[in-house]
Amino acid sequence: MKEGSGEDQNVAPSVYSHVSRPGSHRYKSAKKGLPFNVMLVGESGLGRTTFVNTLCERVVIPPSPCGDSEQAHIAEPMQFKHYTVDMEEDGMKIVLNIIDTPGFGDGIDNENCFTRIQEHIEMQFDHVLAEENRIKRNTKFMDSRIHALLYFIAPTGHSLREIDVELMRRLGSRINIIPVIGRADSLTPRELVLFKQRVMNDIVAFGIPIFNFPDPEEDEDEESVEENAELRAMVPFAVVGCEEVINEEGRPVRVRSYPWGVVQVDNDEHSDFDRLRYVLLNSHIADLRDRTQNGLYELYRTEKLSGTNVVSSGTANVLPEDSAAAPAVQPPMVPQSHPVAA
Ligand SMILES: Nc1nc2c(ncn2[C@@H]2O[C@H](COP(=O)(O)OP(=O)(O)OP(=O)(O)O)[C@@H](O)[C@H]2O)c(=O)[nH]1
Repeated sequence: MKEGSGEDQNVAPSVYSHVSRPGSHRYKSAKKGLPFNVMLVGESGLGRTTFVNTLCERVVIPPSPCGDSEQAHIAEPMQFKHYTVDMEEDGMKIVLNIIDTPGFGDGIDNENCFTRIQEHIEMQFDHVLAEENRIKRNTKFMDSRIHALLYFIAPTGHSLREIDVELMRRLGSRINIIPVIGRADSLTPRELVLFKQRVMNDIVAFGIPIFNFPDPEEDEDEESVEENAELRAMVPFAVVGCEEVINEEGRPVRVRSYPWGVVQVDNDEHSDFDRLRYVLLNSHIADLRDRTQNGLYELYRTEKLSGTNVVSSGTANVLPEDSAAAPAVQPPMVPQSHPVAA
């Protein structure tokens, strides 16, 4: 399903045309564009829509219309909305497939949302599994496995809520979860530091297997090791999104304006947005894809073929390099399959 596409829209010059960081992706040869599938989950009002539009530098998801106030108490069921955007990052084409989940967490009992998201993620694995088992391969097969889930945490300043813990704990062995604090400018810098610590304490205490920027393989350079350590210290990413662009010394700068000043979305001192954008579209796109294919999918495949389902039994496996600190259950030895070309 292709709900929206940014392909034909007028695009202003990218605010990233000047940005260059060390390290880059490994897929420069992908001519048609490297598919990268990202799911966004979080309650309404945490800035998912604005985040996507900021990330893509265009209106991909139109803002939700103001509903009938008399019907406002009726929670709409969660939906899966798909958007496809052609991006170019550091000379490389990326076909960014976004799966948004408006309506998540709006009810009192969100069990149905958890189950549906899990089923949606596993369904994409099932498609690949079925394709691998075909005698004659479909050359046009589209791999729809989801490479990352951005989970939006409310900027409460307190700690994780039950809904956050439950969702991330259930899905961490199926998808690369990257926790983000939405509307992070609602907190002062000091509050943000403390909130990040509390969130990470909860992640450790509840054994939540998030994507934790694991140390790279031995042959990787020191720079990557340092970069990953820096990123680990940054999780959860504090993001700020905006639609306003001002001109500063001839350069477009994206800001949220307040009577007391501006928050610059792409300024590392104001928000982690730019680091997260770079992680997703550049430095870690390969890692997220590789781990989905060779770690998470292989684990699912093993479970499926051996008839075990550790997620629903509540003792989810996590991959060894995961877990902020979870006392990880070691995964079974994973037989190598014949992955479908991504
Ligand atoms: N302060 C602040 N407000 C934000 C930020 N991002 C979005 N907003 C505002 O928060 C409101 C909700 O933003 P959305 O992006 O629509 O949030 P959503 O999570 O997509 O919510 P739904 O559209 O209801 O599903 C809007 O008024 C945005 O302008 C942010 O980073 N900081």
